Amino acid sequence: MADFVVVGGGTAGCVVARGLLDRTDGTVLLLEAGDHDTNPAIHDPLRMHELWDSPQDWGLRTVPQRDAGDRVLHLPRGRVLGGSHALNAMIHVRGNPADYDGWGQPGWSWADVEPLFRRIESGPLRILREYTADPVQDAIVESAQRAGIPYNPDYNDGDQTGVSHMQFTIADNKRLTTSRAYLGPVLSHPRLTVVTGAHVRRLLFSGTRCTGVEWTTGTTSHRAEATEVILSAGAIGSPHLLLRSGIGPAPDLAGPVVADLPEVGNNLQDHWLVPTIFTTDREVTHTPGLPHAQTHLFWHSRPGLPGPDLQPLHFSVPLYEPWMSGPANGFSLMAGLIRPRSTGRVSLAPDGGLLIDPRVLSEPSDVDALVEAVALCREVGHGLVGGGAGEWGAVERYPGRVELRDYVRRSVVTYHHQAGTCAMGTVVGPDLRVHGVTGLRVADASIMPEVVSGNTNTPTVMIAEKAVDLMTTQPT
Ligand SMILES: Cc1cc2nc3c(=O)[nH]c(=O)nc-3n(C[C@H](O)[C@H](O)[C@H](O)COP(=O)(O)OP(=O)(O)OC[C@H]3O[C@@H](n4cnc5c(N)ncnc54)[C@H](O)[C@@H]3O)c2cc1C
Repeated sequence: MADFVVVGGGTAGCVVARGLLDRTDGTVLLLEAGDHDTNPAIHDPLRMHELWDSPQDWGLRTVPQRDAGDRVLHLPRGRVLGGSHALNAMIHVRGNPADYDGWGQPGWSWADVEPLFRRIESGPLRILREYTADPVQDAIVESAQRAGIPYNPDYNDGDQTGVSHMQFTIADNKRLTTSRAYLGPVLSHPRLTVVTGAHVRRLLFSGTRCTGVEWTTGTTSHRAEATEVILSAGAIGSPHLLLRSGIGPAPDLAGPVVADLPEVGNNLQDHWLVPTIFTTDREVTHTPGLPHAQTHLFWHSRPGLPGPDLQPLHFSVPLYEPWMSGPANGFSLMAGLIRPRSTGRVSLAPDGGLLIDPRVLSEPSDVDALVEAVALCREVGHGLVGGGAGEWGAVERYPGRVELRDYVRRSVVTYHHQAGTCAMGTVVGPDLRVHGVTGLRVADASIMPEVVSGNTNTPTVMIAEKAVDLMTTQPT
């Protein structure tokens, strides 16, 4: 019997486990389906592309996307201690203050959560702000400024708008995951048990009280009882486990209904990218210890929006989709949409597996915004074609002369920011307790009622920090 069972050792789970050790007297059992983070490609920021479809990636696929050329999209998700933080691009973004105010949840306004971001940044998760970027990145920043976009030295200070050098969760040229930063120092703590290779299959209930979990390692089945279970299996994994355990829309559940919660798995939100790709005459060189994306800009697709809805990000490599081809030397300006209107759903397949349907671009306004984002990226990229910075000798390879709405649908890919499937308000309360049951909370990206405007890792760390605050001030 453990006091706390944490399901999933990803971005959030490692923070929750550490916080419970530091701030309670309880025992903590952390169950992670993946292994320890021993793959060297995890730690070298330049090698993140090697991790997709590796053993550390769940390798999730969507159902065919009707509004994106019927394509099946790859959704990489970390299956390793550190979770998706072990696979991600390490970009540190707090989100827009209006995001948190817009959630409308007591205790989660910007004024409430801003101190947590400061706690994170001055605590285990050191932030890399000062570095020498790849030369092509500085040329892109200059070109954006010539296009009328102001330089913003700190997009995390409340005003996101402008072009910026990114801030990173990198320390000593190595990726700094929550596993390294929070969990690593306490791995041999006498009150902590970490089990890797532990695939949690379902939650156990006595009536509506969650009493523990069942998991498998290989073909062996195990159970553990707990006073409180914390689900941190991510925006796909957490709703999947709830659905498998009798919590969700009653008509869709295979077994006994524990709680009829129609919104479990609904409200799947993500951000979206469309590549614009330039090749260059001049060799693009890479700074060791940094990822290929080092600068980005927050901007508006049209006037009158309350905050930026676009976040193009700039890679010092051409990121060709499988159907594209071209030389290896160049750069990509990935047109990013961060206020999408399309929402989708995670649901149970008949065999208990997963159906992931983000319904990308099902709202035409998302296509409109991405067309604007592509136009902006082309304008910035063309600044490296001729004139002042012309020594780059840039050539636009994609999209080239094609119909842009069609190109957007053919080439859109995930920006990896799935959220919203166990949303605060409909599935969990502001205390993160699952409605209709006791002894069970969710703490990960799935609880965002609306995905934040920007990258989701640090906001997920904030959610985990807040979860620990809630568990220590309002215990079960
Ligand atoms: C390729 C990529 C690039 C990204 N780039 C950035 C970026 O640069 N900056 C940024 O801010 N965000 C980025 N993100 C998004 C960010 O990493 C995620 O939003 C964040 O990691 C989500 O944290 P989480 O705790 O909700 O889920 P995760 O970190 O995914 O953790 C879930 C954990 O639960 C485990 N798990 C799931 N199901 C089970 C089960 N049944 N049993 C046991 N364990 C289970 C998983 O293996 C995993 O370890 C990126 C994501 C990806 C994939």
